Amino acid sequence: MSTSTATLMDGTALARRTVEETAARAAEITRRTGVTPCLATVLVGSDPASVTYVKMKQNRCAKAGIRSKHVELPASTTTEELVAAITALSQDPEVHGILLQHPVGPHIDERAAFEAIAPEKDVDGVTMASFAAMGFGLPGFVSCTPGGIMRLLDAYDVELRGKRAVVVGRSAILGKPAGLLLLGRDATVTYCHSRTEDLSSVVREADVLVAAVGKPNFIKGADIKPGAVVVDAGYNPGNIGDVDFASAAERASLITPVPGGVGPMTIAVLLAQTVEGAERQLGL
Ligand SMILES: Nc1nc2c(c(=O)[nH]1)N[C@@H](CN(C=O)c1ccc(C(=O)N[C@@H](CCC(=O)O)C(=O)O)cc1)CN2
Repeated sequence: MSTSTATLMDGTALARRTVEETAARAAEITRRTGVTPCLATVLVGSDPASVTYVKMKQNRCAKAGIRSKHVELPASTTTEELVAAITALSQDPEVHGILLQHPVGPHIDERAAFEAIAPEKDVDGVTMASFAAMGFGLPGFVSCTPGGIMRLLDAYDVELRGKRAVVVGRSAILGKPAGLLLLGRDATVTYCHSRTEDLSSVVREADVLVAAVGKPNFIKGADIKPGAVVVDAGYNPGNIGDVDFASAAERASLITPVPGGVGPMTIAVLLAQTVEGAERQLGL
């Protein structure tokens, strides 16, 4: 029998409030300028999960009064063709934010494609310029999932200063930036990855654990420090997180569910940053 003592960090509710605030800001932009903020979504191929995520983003945009412009390219698209399509969006004055759905096919140089996004339109926080700004603690757009994680931690008053934060995963759009944002808030950050020796012993030291490894139920409750804050950023097929929720919830003080935790915040941050980008580009 499960004896869960943890409080849930409700990403669905926080995302709803964030999207409502974003919708009010978008309406104000339209009222003052006659311009509707616009997010361009770029999808290469037809991976079912990516198709779903892009549709979710477009639906949320519609709810928030953000126009979406969709560019759909075949799986056979070359790096050069993708870079050309993104460059055109970067130069389009009607587009305020650009999202290239990750992952693209293995034959494409994804970094080159991301770098074709104009920094002022990088509302997904994926360019080197955005990453550098985040690393230096300068204003700019943050990678959306890590940005959503920070908003969740703040909404639940999680103290980060001086705490031991462990990030399991080192991807460019999730693990690495999550660690930098935690470091920027004075946490003592350790990254773990596939080559980490004795992962369990490192995870057991975490006051704040961010699981971003992409392996279903990879982290078990036995490795959670009693009272830890557990953030599950896993988005594995079937909506299964990286953390074994039932056993982890018995030891954590706060925990994000999957679904309903970090995922909804990813899109909420994307929308908020799109409106912020529109405000800046329109000189508001
Ligand atoms: N360019 C990007 N690509 C990808 C990103 C990203 O931030 N930028 N993140 C992930 C996938 N992702 C958005 O693209 C994403 C994943 C999950 C969710 C989400 O809300 N999940 C829900 C469940 C969804 C469902 O019911 O099917 C949840 O966790 O509650 C949103 C966005 C990879 N690619």
